Amino acid sequence: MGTDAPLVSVAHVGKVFGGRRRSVEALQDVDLTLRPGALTALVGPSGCGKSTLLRIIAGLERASSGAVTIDGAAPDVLRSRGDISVAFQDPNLLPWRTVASNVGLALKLAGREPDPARVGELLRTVGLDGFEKARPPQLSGGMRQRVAIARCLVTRPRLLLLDEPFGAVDELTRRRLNVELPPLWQARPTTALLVTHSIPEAVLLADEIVVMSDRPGRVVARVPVDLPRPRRAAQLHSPEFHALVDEVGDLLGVDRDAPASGDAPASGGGEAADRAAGGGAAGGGAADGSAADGSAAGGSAADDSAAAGARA
Ligand SMILES: Nc1ncnc2c1ncn2[C@@H]1O[C@H](COP(=O)(O)OP(=O)(O)OP(=O)(O)O)[C@@H](O)[C@H]1O
Repeated sequence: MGTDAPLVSVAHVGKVFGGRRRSVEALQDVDLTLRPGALTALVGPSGCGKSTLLRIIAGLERASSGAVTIDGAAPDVLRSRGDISVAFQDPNLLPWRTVASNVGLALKLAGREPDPARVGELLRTVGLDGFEKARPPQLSGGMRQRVAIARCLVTRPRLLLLDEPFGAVDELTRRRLNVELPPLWQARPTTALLVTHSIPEAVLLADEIVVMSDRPGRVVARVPVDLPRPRRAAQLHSPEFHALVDEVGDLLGVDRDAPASGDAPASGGGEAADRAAGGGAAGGGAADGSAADGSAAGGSAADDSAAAGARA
């Protein structure tokens, strides 16, 4: 495969949930390609099928029509080898395992050799030096999310699928993660798809932004983001940044004068852009992942696999 060939091809994908009496058409004729080494952000109105599309690409959900191929193969093939990592808003860590063991488990489930050095290096990089032996309930929400990101990266996946991974962390942490984490996957170019409700976050992180329509979700625009890397929080204030935020906001029909709320963050930069990039426009969900952690307490190796299987 040449370097310009897409790693992921989504061709004419449709998805209908439910039966004949009550059905929801979530996706309709979606075409999408993900360029190797690029981060593509997926934005669109609430309920337009972003998470469904990500789950189909991950092989966690079946398309009703059309096909997804990753490097020419079905998604499950790559996922079983640990070549696809998925991060959700809920970090979904196993509370009975240490931080290091949560990260190392991803290697085991992918059939790889244990690699404590790599686990330690990743934990240092995500700022969790000294917390290797801590357990998830002892960590803050942002720290847990960083463990989840380290767990995603430990297998050196070829494809990283991120579904609002910063959606449940506080504003300051979100902004820090937005700036500090991308170099981790850019150090070894990884193809990534990020679902986000925040237009500024999409502009800050992505090489390209894919805009989806209302349900049934279709791709209505692709916006290249040519801002230089590495990107810094200071770029949130540049005219180029604001122009892109406005362009994507216009495509989504966001009213520039409306305050940031719900799923459609206000564009136009300045304080509103800062707030949105910091998480102000994120979707709902458990604020700290404690529900998932707590409910799984007292688990076993079998629970480990089940929980990790459910995770990705
Ligand atoms: N398992 C399911 N069974 C039935 N309907 C579903 C299922 N999963 C998703 N849907 C429906 O499919 C549509 C798309 O949902 P999806 O979660 O993919 O949207 P989204 O764009 O990610 O939403 P949001 O931005 O609010 O997170 C919604 O109408 C949702 O109710």
